[in-house]
Amino acid sequence: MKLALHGYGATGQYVVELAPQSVVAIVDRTKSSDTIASYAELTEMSETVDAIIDFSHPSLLPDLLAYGLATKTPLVIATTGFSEAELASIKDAAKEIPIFQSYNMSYGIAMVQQLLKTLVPLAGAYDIELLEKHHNQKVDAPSGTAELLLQTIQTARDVTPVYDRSQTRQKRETNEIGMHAMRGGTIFGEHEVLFAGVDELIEIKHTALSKKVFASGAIKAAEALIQKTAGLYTLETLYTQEDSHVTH
Ligand SMILES: NC(=O)C1=CN([C@@H]2O[C@H](COP(=O)(O)OP(=O)(O)OC[C@H]3O[C@@H](n4cnc5c(N)ncnc54)[C@H](OP(=O)(O)O)[C@@H]3O)[C@@H](O)[C@H]2O)C=CC1
Ligand SMILES: O=C(O)C1=N[C@H](C(=O)O)C[C@H](O)C1
Repeated sequence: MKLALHGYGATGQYVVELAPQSVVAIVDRTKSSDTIASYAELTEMSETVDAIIDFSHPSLLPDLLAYGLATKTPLVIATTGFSEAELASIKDAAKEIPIFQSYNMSYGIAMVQQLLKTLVPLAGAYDIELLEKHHNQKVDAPSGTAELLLQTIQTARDVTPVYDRSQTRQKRETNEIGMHAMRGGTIFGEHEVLFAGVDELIEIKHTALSKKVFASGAIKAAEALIQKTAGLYTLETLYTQEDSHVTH
């Protein structure tokens, strides 16, 4: 498999580290000896790629989609913080090419989603809160994964997210869900869903122990995606049950 990497930052670098033979081109705005500066340069290279892995920035989405559509290249989009309009443009593009878009590349998060689908309908009497922690370089809050888990919870219960309680002078509503973001140090990514009941707590927590889990998840996703026809794939739809070993 021949890959292009878009975004040679803190996470993208691990894609190269884990799959040095597969990555044949790196597109990044900071041009170094390892990288090319634009998709125009990628087009000029004789190299064709089987898929592009994107760990960059939402502002670069138009370039990524334009290249993918023009060359019919499958896209693994890991970048977070997209607007509704940007997500709609990904959905549109997926009518023509295979796209895997997930705010978390770790299969562990797919397992958490399955747990939530079972637990939330059983937990009508519990207050739900969502807490995420990330490193001090992260630019978006709450994290994409927190939004993803919120959506999963909302498939089973009509909860309204509350992003800021700083000026609040009233009790929480039964069906609100507090979205809490903590930033500091080098935390790779923690997501916790708290079910608070009377005299008891249930905590479901996923902790990334390295950025490699995201990079390897993206590489595995590319391997699966290049077998697919056009469409928008998620952690829950890309893999079959038998494929779940892919993260090990
Ligand atoms: N889905 C998932 O599992 C994961 C998603 N992510 C997401 O991937 C993205 C990248 O994360 P991470 O590697 O930690 O971030 P970094 O900031 O370390 O890397 C971002 C890369 O994109 C480049 N870039 C190009 N244009 C811009 C721009 N306008 N603003 C900012 N960066 C730009 C940066 O270049 P330069 O070096 O010149 O700034 C850098 O190479 C984020 O959206 C993050 O949330 C991260 C981990 C896991
Ligand atoms: O920026 C990060 O680092 C991460 N971003 C993703 C997110 O916003 O959820 C995934 C992971 O938690 C790491």
